[in-house]
Amino acid sequence: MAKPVRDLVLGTAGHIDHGKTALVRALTGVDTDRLPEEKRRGITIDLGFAAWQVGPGLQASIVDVPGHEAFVRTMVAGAGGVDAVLLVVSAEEGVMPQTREHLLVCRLLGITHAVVALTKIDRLHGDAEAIALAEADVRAALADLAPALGSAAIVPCSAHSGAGLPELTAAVRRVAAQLPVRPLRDRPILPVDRCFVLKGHGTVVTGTLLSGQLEIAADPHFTLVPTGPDRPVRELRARALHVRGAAAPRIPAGARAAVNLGGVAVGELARGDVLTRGHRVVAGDAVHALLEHLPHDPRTWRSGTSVQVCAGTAHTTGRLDPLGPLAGNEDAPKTMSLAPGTSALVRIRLDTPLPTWHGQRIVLRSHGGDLAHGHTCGGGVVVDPRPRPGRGQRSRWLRVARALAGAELRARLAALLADAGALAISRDELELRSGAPDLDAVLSDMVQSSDAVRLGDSRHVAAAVLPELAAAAVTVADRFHAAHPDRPGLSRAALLGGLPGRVAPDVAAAALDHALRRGLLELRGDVLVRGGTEPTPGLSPVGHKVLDLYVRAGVAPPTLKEVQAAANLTERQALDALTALQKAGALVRVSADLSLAREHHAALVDKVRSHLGASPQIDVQTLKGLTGLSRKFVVPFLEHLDRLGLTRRQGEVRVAGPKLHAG
Ligand SMILES: Nc1nc2c(ncn2[C@@H]2O[C@H](COP(=O)(O)OP(=O)(O)OP(=O)(O)O)[C@@H](O)[C@H]2O)c(=O)[nH]1
Repeated sequence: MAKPVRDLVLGTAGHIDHGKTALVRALTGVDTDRLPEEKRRGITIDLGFAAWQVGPGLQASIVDVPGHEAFVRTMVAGAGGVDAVLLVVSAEEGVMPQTREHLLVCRLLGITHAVVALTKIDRLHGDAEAIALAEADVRAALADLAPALGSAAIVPCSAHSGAGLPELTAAVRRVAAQLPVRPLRDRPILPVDRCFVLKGHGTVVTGTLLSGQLEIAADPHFTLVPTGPDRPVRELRARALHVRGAAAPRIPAGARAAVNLGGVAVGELARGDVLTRGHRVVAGDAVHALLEHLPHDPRTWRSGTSVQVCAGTAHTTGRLDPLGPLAGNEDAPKTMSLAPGTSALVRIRLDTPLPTWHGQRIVLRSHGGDLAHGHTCGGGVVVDPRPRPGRGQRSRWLRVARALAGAELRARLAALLADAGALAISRDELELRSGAPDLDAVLSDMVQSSDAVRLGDSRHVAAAVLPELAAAAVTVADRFHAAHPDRPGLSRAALLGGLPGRVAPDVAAAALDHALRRGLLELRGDVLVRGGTEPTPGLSPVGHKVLDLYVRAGVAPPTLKEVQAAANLTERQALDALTALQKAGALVRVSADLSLAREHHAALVDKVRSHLGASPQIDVQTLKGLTGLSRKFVVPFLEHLDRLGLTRRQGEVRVAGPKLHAG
């Protein structure tokens, strides 16, 4: 059996005229400067492509990028998605401005593998000292500008004499052996870098497949997410796939792919569009990203700072709005500035829609209104490709962006569910904003553990929303009974119409069901009435109000001071109200500082019970993850369970107590 061929996408980088195109020609025999203007001016303007058989079992696709400063955007389009970079530096000139800028772009794109070709050594006529000096210059620039590439091999060579080319090839092979495997299970994401008509075939688009795999045997349909204004998302049918110039049934992530599309004219497509499947990519007008503001940039970023945004193979202009630091719990400040050398979560309002996705690397350039002449000033990773629209939501945006920047999928989903609140959220939206197409198992687990409730149509709502809305529905019913003692009850429409805020119809229905099942409301004939199983009979209005606070707060109950403030009580009155609620059984006292509404307490006990049913023990960390209880409450809660006989302490962990499975 033939050995599988490994694909490597290699992007060139380097200052203008340092010899990128000549080196690619020397290595591959391909002249990547194919445009007449490129030939005439002797410079690279657009991306060039060349296949290179590096040796047995290793095939590289080289993306040759322009070195001229006016084409850095094109460089970003070429470098996004490459496995490794071939940095070309003239030994004669050493590190120059675009060498530096390209290194910064590599850093922002998260490129971690490189080989440096210290080329044109024939011009130095064997001057070893000069070569060593140039090498030291490159090494210093790598360490300063792109530390992840700090230990890259630097190979002296010449495209003209051929000296050093075998060593360069060997260095590329070593890099190829170290590359991580691309995620095949993700959706396919193919940012288009060329569209053209191939005689006899029709429309073809090409690009570097960033993730997933392309296959058309089972399903030839793809979604085209467009760049630019007034262009709709389209479903397109692929006729054939090509890789390395030959038809292929399947193309894995990391390869340079060509897709032959049916039913679409080349004029309807553009560089920057993205071919994908599922719900991974969206063309939005705002994204939230974790951005690094490069230390070398002279400006401070403020709300309204204008930048050029290069993302995938597309670019547009946009305005920054720094939201707050990644770490921490505090709210977003009203305005925030971001000094060079710092990082933060930033909202970017895009002037025209750009295909973006969770985890996408972006590069920002500053421009004084002149898009060709700017400089790379920062970049980072998209964490939320479709933040909730609206105004005055900075703290909310920040909270969600912080969670979405985290590695744990469950926490990302929980944040999105909480953010959606009573509007609930679809599975597809969860996939898009969490960046996880394979979220279904985790989502099911959240439903199982009563953190989320599944509605119809693959929509989900945070479980905490339902008791809150049920409590609000009870208030609506109470008010109705007080105002209309003569009427038997109120209609479903009247009750749902009285719920506060915006509530999706399926969530309202689920909340009503929640209230009915708990006896908080009853259906008598065709009207709804306040339930006969009054959960806490004889409560004073103040008692109701305080209980309401605890019901709404879930597992993060208010402090005594917060109870006082919210219900306008003295400390004595608040303590009396709590004692009355505990006596009535509506609140369960866990410790001096912690009481929980009865239903939340019961839900927590249920979780512990089902956990200890499936595994022999539970510790502080597990309980915290399982319940969402804050650190300060976890230990008192466990001690409370010990007292109830539901758990028993054994060193650092708890095991089932004598009463755990009793009731
Ligand atoms: N002596 C010598 N000249 C070289 C070598 N490599 C490239 N050159 C010359 O340097 C000039 C620029 O080379 P290119 O390959 O076009 O440079 P480039 O980096 O691709 O330029 P852009 O793509 O426009 O940024 C040409 O005149 C080449 O012939 C080399 O190894 N030795």
